[in-house]
Amino acid sequence: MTEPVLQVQDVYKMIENQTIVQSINMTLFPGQVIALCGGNGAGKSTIIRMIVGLSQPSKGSIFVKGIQWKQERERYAQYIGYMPDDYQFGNALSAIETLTFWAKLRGVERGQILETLEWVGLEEVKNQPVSAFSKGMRQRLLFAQALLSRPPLLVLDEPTNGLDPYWMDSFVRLVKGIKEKGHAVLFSTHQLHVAEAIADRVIFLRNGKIIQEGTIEEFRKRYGALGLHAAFSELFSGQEK
Ligand SMILES: Nc1ncnc2c1ncn2[C@@H]1O[C@H](COP(=O)(O)OP(=O)(O)OP(=O)(O)O)[C@@H](O)[C@H]1O
Repeated sequence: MTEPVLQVQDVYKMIENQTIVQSINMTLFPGQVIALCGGNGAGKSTIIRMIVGLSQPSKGSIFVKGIQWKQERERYAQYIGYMPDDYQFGNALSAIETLTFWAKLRGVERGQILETLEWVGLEEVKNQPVSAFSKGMRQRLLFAQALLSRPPLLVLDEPTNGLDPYWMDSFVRLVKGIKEKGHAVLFSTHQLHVAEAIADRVIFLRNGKIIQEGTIEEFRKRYGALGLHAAFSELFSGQEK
């Protein structure tokens, strides 16, 4: 049987006596894509930060390819490509210099840097300083950074934030290609049409809890043809989004 890439088992995060997320369970297999959806403050980034090892669960366990962060930090980190929702680039560097820096840290060869720049459409501007980049271009560079080492697990925090419709479609195509190659992807989004286009499973969170989850097909059966949009309207009606 195929081993899961990611297992999140009954995870809680408490900060200063406040429960931020609770009872989170999820399993992600190679070639699978999971979307985390929910309104602002639902707990998406908190879960993501625990999965990538930037913070530790107060309770419960997280395994990436069968190991926990506290067991083998370096190997754990090598399994993950992480795109944070906010990152300040060193502005003086060009796109290619930025990726070369990360590539050295991860032992990635130059050919792969150029291929990645091409994938995210930054090939032609690779020598321009990142300070001259738009928000969407920075997002694509951040995505490129996560893809660089072709890790088995990609964890992307709001990856399409700031992308125009053209790059949103390119992102969808790229993730489909990555998935076909057997990489697993977990991403958070407010854009339900992106989740609908690429996710095998969608998890809706509210106040740090999973309130509904399933495949796109299951959401269509439960909520009708409008699927996730109808689910969102129903689950969050009267709530702050
Ligand atoms: N270090 C912290 N100390 C106190 N509260 C925190 C901390 N980190 C997160 N929170 C709170 O936990 C909740 C979940 O935050 P989180 O950033 O995970 O939500 P999110 O779903 O990613 O939201 P958004 O879609 O707005 O990015 C929020 O109410 C937030 O204020």
